Amino acid sequence: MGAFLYTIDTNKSFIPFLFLNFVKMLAMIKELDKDFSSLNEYIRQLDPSKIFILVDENSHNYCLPIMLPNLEIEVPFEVIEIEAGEENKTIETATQLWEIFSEMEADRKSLLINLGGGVITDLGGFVASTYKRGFRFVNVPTTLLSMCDASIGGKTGIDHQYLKNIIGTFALPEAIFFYPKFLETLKFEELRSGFAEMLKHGLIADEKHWNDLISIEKITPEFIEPYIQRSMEIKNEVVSKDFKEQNVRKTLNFGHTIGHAVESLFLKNGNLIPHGEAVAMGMICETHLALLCGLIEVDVSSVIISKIKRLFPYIDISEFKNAAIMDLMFNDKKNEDGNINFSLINSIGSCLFDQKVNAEHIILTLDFYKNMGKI
Ligand SMILES: NC(=O)c1ccc[n+]([C@@H]2O[C@H](COP(=O)([O-])OP(=O)(O)OC[C@H]3O[C@@H](n4cnc5c(N)ncnc54)[C@H](O)[C@@H]3O)[C@@H](O)[C@H]2O)c1
Ligand SMILES: O=C(O)C(=O)C[C@@H](O)[C@H](O)[C@H](O)COP(=O)(O)O
Ligand SMILES: [Zn+2]
Repeated sequence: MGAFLYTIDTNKSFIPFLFLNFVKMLAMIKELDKDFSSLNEYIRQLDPSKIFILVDENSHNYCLPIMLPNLEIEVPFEVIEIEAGEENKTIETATQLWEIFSEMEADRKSLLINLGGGVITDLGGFVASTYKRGFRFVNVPTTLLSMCDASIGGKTGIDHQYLKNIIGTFALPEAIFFYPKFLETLKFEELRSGFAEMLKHGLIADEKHWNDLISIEKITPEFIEPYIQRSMEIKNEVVSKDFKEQNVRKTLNFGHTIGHAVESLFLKNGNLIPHGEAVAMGMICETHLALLCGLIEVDVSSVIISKIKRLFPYIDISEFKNAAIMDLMFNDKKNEDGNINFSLINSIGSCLFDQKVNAEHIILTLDFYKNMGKI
């Protein structure tokens, strides 16, 4: 696998978006040198007073030793490590980080480098965007999921009372640096989790991308790498049109209305599942829901469901009552006026948002998924 480093310079490229020129923004995705010289150059331009590098135990072990020897930092820097895992994307960890910033005298000219998966980029973005009302941060994603999805688009946040990302900000990183070589140490389950978000990108926006992805021989960094950039582009394009999720950005949440509810229940009972597995399960359910709503034909839903089923493990949700799953859906951030708003595909490569669905169809969908486990 080649060692490429890509960057999306969101800060510079975001201004054109305000004038709806997202094509220009896409041109900012470029291939960089493997010696991290572009990151060094970027940091020099930002001229920070102090640098913090946020890692979890795994990005510390596997990724920091690759990045650190290449960094040419002339200002004081601190590495801050947190425990790995979604259960640490909490207000308690955020508080500890704010306290560390305070002890280390972080100021508005400081820079946080988030080196890790989606937990690190979500949490790091959140603490940086709130401390002293915000200082700058750069994302260096180290999982497939964070490369293709979490590091892009400026949604930051933490979970609270087991509700996913319920507290957070919209805050763009100064830049995002992609280094696919980091994927070589990732566990298969984590790679597959990121693959779910890539499939989502195909389903909502690009039939060819979906077809390419479902045709790969196996889920390995080598086979996935050619398609990473397309997923990054889709995410970037959608966010460019609707940063604050007033309309089309809601399509990026396909699979998440049910997926997040189920992920929350597992978070609560301490039996965590990877985010992408919850999204894969959510996409099966929400595809079935689209069928029940008459948005897609049965042949389309069957193809999608069978492909996702083949690639992802079945999530046993039999212990969760439908009412408990639905209750959690009422916390979904896409909801308005007490209604659950779904994002539902109306063909492969196209997605509608703000879809109101009758409660009976949601129950039928959850039963459909529960029954799948009995076959
Ligand atoms: N902000 C967004 O737009 C957005 C989008 C999608 C998902 N998310 C969030 O992202 C999170 C999921 O992200 P994730 O799947 O990256 O989870 P994660 O950050 O927990 O990483 C998964 C596991 O991989 C380990 N890891 C990270 N890099 C590694 C490497 N190079 N080699 C070996 N191990 C490594 C981590 O320590 C962790 O154990 C969820 O909290 C989800 O809600 C946010
Ligand atoms: O960027 C977005 O917008 C997304 O919906 C991407 C999702 O994959 C991601 O899981 C996101 O964090 C979900 O956002 P939320 O607002 O439902 O918490
Ligand atoms: Zn997601």
